[in-house]
Amino acid sequence: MTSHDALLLLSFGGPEGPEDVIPFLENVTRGRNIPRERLEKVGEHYHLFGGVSPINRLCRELKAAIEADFAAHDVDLPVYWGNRNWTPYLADTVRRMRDDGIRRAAAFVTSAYSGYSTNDQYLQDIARAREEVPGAPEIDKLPVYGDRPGFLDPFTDAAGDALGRLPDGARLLFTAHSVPLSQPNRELYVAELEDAARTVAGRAAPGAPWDLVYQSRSGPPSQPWLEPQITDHLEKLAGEGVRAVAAVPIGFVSDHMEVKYDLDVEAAGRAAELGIAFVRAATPGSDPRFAALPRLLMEETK
Ligand SMILES: CC1=C(CCC(=O)O)c2cc3nc(cc4[nH]c(cc5[nH]c(cc1n2)c(C)c5CCC(=O)O)c(CCC(=O)O)c4C)C(CCC(=O)O)=C3C
Ligand SMILES: [Fe+2]
Repeated sequence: MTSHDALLLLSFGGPEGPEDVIPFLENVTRGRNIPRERLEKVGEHYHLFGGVSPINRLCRELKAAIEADFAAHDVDLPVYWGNRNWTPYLADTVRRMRDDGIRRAAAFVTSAYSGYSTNDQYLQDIARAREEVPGAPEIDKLPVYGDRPGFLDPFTDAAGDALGRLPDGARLLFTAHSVPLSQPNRELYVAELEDAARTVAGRAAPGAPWDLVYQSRSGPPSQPWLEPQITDHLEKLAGEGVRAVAAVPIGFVSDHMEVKYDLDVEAAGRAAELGIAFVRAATPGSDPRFAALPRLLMEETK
């Protein structure tokens, strides 16, 4: 069915306790132009949650869901998990794969789109980890999947569910991580986000207005990033008389810190101040339809 002998789940990583927060942030921002104040602020977001990011638990759950999908479809391949910024570090996982005799793995990344942060940087992570490990297996990153039913169907259900909890006429706001305008392949990232949002909006609320907005900006103020920011956009909508918003985190695959803080605390808090009813739609997480994607993509890329 596939020429691959393993699946590698590749993710971002996150801290698992208060003492991890600063070293994690140093890993993420090494060599990047992030102001010190921004780092301190983001550290506080993690400390609000006991210094624990949900992302590693979510990866363990997704890995278990992928294993269940493999088992249900007679796919007898091991599933490994490695991160860019925290344990289990990708290079350690690649070393373990080599020691287990893996020759050629497919990599499923917890990021759905093209673009530097969402695709190219993960390719660099793979190349770097393989350089560190003599005799490393080949690793083929599976294609981006922001246009696939396994990703979009759970969001469509979630958007419908969120709208169902709000009064009629609520605005659908699709939200994604902002990136610097100068970032390579930013146009591809935006075009794929727009397509995904249009598809979900057309199914969950045919004919209704929707917007694509951005969150979690972190560079210096002098550097232009994708806009509008969700909080600014909520203000504009309030001025136009919009009283209810369903926020769909179309740029993310699970409820990690960008969702739990930047949306559920920050954007929800701003909406409350503005008198806007705010419901945040669920992410795919370990939905079985999403967990089937690695198998379906592997079947296509033999
Ligand atoms: C497009 C994109 C995604 C989506 C694709 C994907 O999922 O990969 C994403 C995901 C994530 N970003 C995450 C965390 C952070 N990102 C940062 C910084 C940055 N992100 C950027 C972009 C993205 N980021 C960029 C352009 C920067 C500036 C520095 C740089 O160019 O690298 C910083 C530094 C502090 C700050 O500035 O916020 C942190 C802590 C976590 C973990 C959350 C958790 O712990 O639960 C996740 C899933
Ligand atoms: Fe990020």
